[in-house]
Amino acid sequence: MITTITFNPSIDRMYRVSSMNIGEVQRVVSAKATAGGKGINVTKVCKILQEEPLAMGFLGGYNGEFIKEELRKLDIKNKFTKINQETRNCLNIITDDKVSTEFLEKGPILEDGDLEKFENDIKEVMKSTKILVASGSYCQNIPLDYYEKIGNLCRENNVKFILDTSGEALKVALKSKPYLIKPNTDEIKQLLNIDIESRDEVISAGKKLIEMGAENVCISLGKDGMIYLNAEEVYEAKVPKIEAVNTVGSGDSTIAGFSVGILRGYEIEELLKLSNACGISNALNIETGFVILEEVEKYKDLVKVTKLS
Ligand SMILES: Nc1ncnc2c1ncn2[C@@H]1O[C@H](COP(=O)(O)OP(=O)(O)OP(=O)(O)O)[C@@H](O)[C@H]1O
Ligand SMILES: O=P(O)(O)OC[C@@]1(O)O[C@H](CO)[C@@H](O)[C@@H]1O
Repeated sequence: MITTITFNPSIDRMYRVSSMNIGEVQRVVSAKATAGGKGINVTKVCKILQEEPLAMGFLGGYNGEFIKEELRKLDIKNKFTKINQETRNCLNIITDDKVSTEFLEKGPILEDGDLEKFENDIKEVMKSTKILVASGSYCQNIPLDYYEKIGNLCRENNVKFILDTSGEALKVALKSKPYLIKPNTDEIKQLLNIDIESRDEVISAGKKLIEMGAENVCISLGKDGMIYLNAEEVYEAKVPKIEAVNTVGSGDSTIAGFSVGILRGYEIEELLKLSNACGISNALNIETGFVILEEVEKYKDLVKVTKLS
């Protein structure tokens, strides 16, 4: 089974406006609220890919109830730890020229006992988990090394750990040798404090992350596809040109593609085709963390995978 952890879920609120004029009244053309946060997006896409994932993390207040209800409608299994503070909102404003501007709240503060409750549940769930995906920011006052702790738990239980987070939390977690990480170039620049201009620089940065502990690294490059590498091999995936409408959640959809492909035992080429096709399908749809199965099938054949070394 694929289990996902979202420590900081959100109601993702999307506003479509014709243009963004700071300091002026804006009339919203259409609005949509969905259950979000990176790990929840991964879960939704795994479900569309016809797996039966389990979603875990923290939920609280009215927003937490909303997310539970959305997951119920999608028939997604979940085992969230209930907390007292309100789950956050994240706002994505999309203008007619398809430019996204995101406002991400910090999220709730945990109280005594919340982490312990979560820990008891995750230990129980490990027994039936093959792949554990942990994605996104921490909500407030989670210890910086908590992803490392989850990574170690995965190792002890022979569970493949896929981690999609950034900054210091990622740096520390590399010590637990995650099976796969998926930074984008901005996240790598920030993490390694370097500039990246060329493909060779992307590959060198990926190699550095392997030296720091990751087993496999996928560096997602938006419309330029991705570079995927481990200690032995380097691959490039090129994607076709598309009319993207909302790329928020494409990274999460990519992770869903990886999780499902790894669970099904796909070879690297097929794995990269599936994960990129999921990112593409998400970008073609206005909803965040959403893909269409037929679209994924179509784009899988249009992704070009090359072994570079
Ligand atoms: N404009 C685009 N055209 C084609 N494919 C895209 C586009 N944007 C994203 N993708 C696909 O989705 C994958 C992930 O996208 P991206 O690199 O933007 O992830 P990300 O930065 O982690 O996104 P987010 O954090 O918003 O979920 C890419 O590797 C690619 O396969
Ligand atoms: O604050 P985080 O956890 O880093 O990111 C949160 C978020 O931007 O990520 C998803 C898109 O990837 C959205 O569902 C959500 O709003």
